[in-house]
Amino acid sequence: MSHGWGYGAANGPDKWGEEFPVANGPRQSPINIVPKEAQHDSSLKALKVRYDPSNAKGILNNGHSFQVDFVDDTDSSILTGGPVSGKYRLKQFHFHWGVSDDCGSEHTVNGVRFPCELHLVHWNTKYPSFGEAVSQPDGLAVIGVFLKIGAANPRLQKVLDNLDAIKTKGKQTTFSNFDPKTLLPGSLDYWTYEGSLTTPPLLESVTWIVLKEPISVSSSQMSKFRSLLFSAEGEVPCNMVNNYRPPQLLKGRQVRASFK
Ligand SMILES: CC[C@H](C)CCC(=O)Nc1ccc(S(N)(=O)=O)cc1
Ligand SMILES: [Zn+2]
Repeated sequence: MSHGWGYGAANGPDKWGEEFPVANGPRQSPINIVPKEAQHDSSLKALKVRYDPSNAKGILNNGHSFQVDFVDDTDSSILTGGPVSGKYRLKQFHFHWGVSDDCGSEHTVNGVRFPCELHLVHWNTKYPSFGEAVSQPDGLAVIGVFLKIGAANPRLQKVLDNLDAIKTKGKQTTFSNFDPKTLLPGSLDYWTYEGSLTTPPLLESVTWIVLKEPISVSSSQMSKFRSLLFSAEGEVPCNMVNNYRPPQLLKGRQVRASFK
């Protein structure tokens, strides 16, 4: 049985190119963001997100991270404006984190790693479905939000309270009435660049929108993330930590800033 991709020495990011050659493509993610080299683009619009809390459907341990899935059969939870044209529907959000507070984020800023990074995954409604959009160059828009150690985050806690029910790979539970907008920082200033999924199949279909302002998370809340397992029930337990891909080569891409 193929050992499947993961984050270990045998199946981690350095090995993904063997099964997914696009891993060495021209627009891979994440990247290191160097604010001084990001060009302010005054034509960039303000980011507009409108989420309907009733669209939250469930929370799942998918063996790589955990994700909160949304009903995406109408335009009730959408991203517009920012660097994108048209409407992008929210499909799911998930996180990446480290084994300790000094690592975990996928994007870095001047080489600085944050303990965690939130991804809100949206797909372009010019395509009939997420599955169709995911392979198109303008198919997806992902909002990345850094988490920085500080005060406990009560809005994040609403999500973390559900992790005991999805400890092992494949477990899921219902999760309703949650507005992901409550996880966004006060400022929606962002950097944007053309990139990819940061896990296999690493498809180069993502317009990345990385917010400059982090949200807070406490160290004990970070321990909650690390209580999850990559492994399924009955398997040798393997802690879900370090589920992040390191920064990839920019290969001539421009990073634009929505702010001065
Ligand atoms: C059609 C199936 C699809 C290829 C696989 C399911 C999927 O959604 N993958 C995914 C989503 C987001 C990211 S990230 N970390 O935000 O770049 C990485 C991987
Ligand atoms: Zn992600």
